Amino acid sequence: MDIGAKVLSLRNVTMKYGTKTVLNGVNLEVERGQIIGYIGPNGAGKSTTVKIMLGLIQDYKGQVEIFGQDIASGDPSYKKRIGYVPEQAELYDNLTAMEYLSFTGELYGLDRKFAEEKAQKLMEEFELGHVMHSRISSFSKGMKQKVLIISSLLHNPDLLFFDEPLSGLDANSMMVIREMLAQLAAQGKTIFYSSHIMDIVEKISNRIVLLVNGAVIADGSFEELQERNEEGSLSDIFNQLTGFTDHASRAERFISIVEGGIADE
Ligand SMILES: Nc1ncnc2c1ncn2[C@@H]1O[C@H](COP(=O)(O)OP(=O)(O)OP(=O)(O)O)[C@@H](O)[C@H]1O
Repeated sequence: MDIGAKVLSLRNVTMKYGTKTVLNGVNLEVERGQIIGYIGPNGAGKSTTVKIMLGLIQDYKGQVEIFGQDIASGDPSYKKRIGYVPEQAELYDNLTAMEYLSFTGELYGLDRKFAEEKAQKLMEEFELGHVMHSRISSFSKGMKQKVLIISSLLHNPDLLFFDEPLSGLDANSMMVIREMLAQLAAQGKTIFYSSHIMDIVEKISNRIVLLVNGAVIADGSFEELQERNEEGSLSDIFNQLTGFTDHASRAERFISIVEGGIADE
């Protein structure tokens, strides 16, 4: 696959829950080697888009192609080339980290021994070597997050979906992951990165896609968004494009209620 080859294509994707339209005609073309910062307010439809691409939601309208294949065609083989770090993971807490990783490795078609050796090396790199045979239930949030990241990469996928992948990680581990994502992209992997931590998205992504109310309202590099919006940081641009200007008065109201201001109503 060439650098610049199309990895992902969403055409007019629409999704409704009952009468509520959650995605309203999303169009997106993603090329190999891109790191897409996929951002938007709570409830904008980011996770829904990712779940559609993973094949977890099927009753959408429009067309989704991954690696040139329409995912509605019924052939799930594209999933073997995908890695996923969900926002809220159901880790099998009663398994040890090694059991979990060899299990997920086998699900992706890896030989068990190969999966175990690779998992061991990756856990050692992440300073989890000493706990690899401990149950996940005893792990801290950051340690669990590291297990998830390893599990998403074990089968060397070409396309990665990372949903708040750094939550709970300490500053040093964050730097390792950031650098790792940059190197993976340079090797031609494509990364779809969803997060609310704007300064990391700003640094990590080479393209930013902003979803509001189920529609893409901005799409470009950080520098392009800056030029168009005359704002400084991605966080400022986000506030401006989502029309959010009243954070101070909201905070004030919140505090006055905390302090017993309800009687003023
Ligand atoms: N299974 C469901 N049934 C009904 N509504 C749903 C369902 N899943 C999601 N929604 C609604 O779809 C909308 C988009 O949700 P989604 O999880 O995609 O948002 P998001 O952009 O990922 O938000 P966040 O940043 O908070 O994670 C929300 O209004 C949510 O309530």
